[in-house]
Amino acid sequence: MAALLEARALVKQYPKVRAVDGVSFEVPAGICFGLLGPNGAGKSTTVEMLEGVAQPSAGEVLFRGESIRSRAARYREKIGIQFQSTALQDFLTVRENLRLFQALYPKKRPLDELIAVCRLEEFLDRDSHKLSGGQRQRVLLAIALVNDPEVVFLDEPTTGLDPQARRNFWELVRSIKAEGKTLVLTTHYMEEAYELCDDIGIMDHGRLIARGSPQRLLAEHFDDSVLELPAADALRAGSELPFVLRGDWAELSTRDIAGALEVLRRAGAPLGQLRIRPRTLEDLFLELTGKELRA
Ligand SMILES: Nc1ncnc2c1ncn2[C@@H]1O[C@H](COP(=O)(O)OP(=O)(O)OP(=O)(O)O)[C@@H](O)[C@H]1O
Repeated sequence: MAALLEARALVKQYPKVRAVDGVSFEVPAGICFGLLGPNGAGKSTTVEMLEGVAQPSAGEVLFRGESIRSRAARYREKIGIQFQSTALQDFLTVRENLRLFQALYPKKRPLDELIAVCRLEEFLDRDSHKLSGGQRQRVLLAIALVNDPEVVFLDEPTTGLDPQARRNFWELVRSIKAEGKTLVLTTHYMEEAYELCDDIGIMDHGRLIARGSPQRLLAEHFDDSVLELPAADALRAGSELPFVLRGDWAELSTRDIAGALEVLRRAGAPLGQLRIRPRTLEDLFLELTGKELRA
């Protein structure tokens, strides 16, 4: 069966920059696909081409096997885009904003359903400019769902939210996925990608450099764990262990945790604050791109 959405050899050439340089991937129906990459990697440009908002210089986007260019109006009915906050009319209430956006589409999801799915009950009659960051994101998500789309695009939906609001938003995304919708997400938070995405693509310099489920990518690239100690404590082991400094902490990647612990014990290093963690998408990102994600 054809993928629901397919990027086929997408290129976007600006006068001085090749923002996207031959990107191909498929997004099967019902999954959450995450696009990750450092600043300027070409994620937004790729997503804009997937949304039909930007035209590719070469290549094409297919929805259910057909070019979206030839059926642009129909495609717009099938997708929902979580706009940035500027899309909200500040002096309208949440309910009025939803009605305003609903009026733009022939097919509408009932307002009561939207309110329940996005948990908007508490602040439905509040002016939009009086919402907290987390509430605002929930309203923007509801607006992306007004036409009951098959594909929902979320561009860095939790940037700037506190950890609790971020987790609440993740719950919402999970419930929307459980309804069978397909999600395309960009994020700077690796934990978010790990929590929500069935499949991720990592971009750098306009190209897709890795693709797969977070778990598979980690298993493919790493067979070790990371031991972390405060830098001063790690120094006690001298140069015997190849610790790498990360701020006030030192990290050691090793397949032999027991051996490393033995060296530290013999050196008399304090182990009270020792942490051992599995490899994460942050590590993978650093290994593949040479960059910290939140540089
Ligand atoms: N309209 C434009 N005109 C010229 N260059 C552009 C335009 N839009 C983006 N670019 C350039 O294309 C490259 C990719 O940009 P893009 O916004 O797609 O990256 P990104 O991965 O989304 O980055 P970020 O995480 O910072 O949003 C960058 O070098 C950017 O400066």
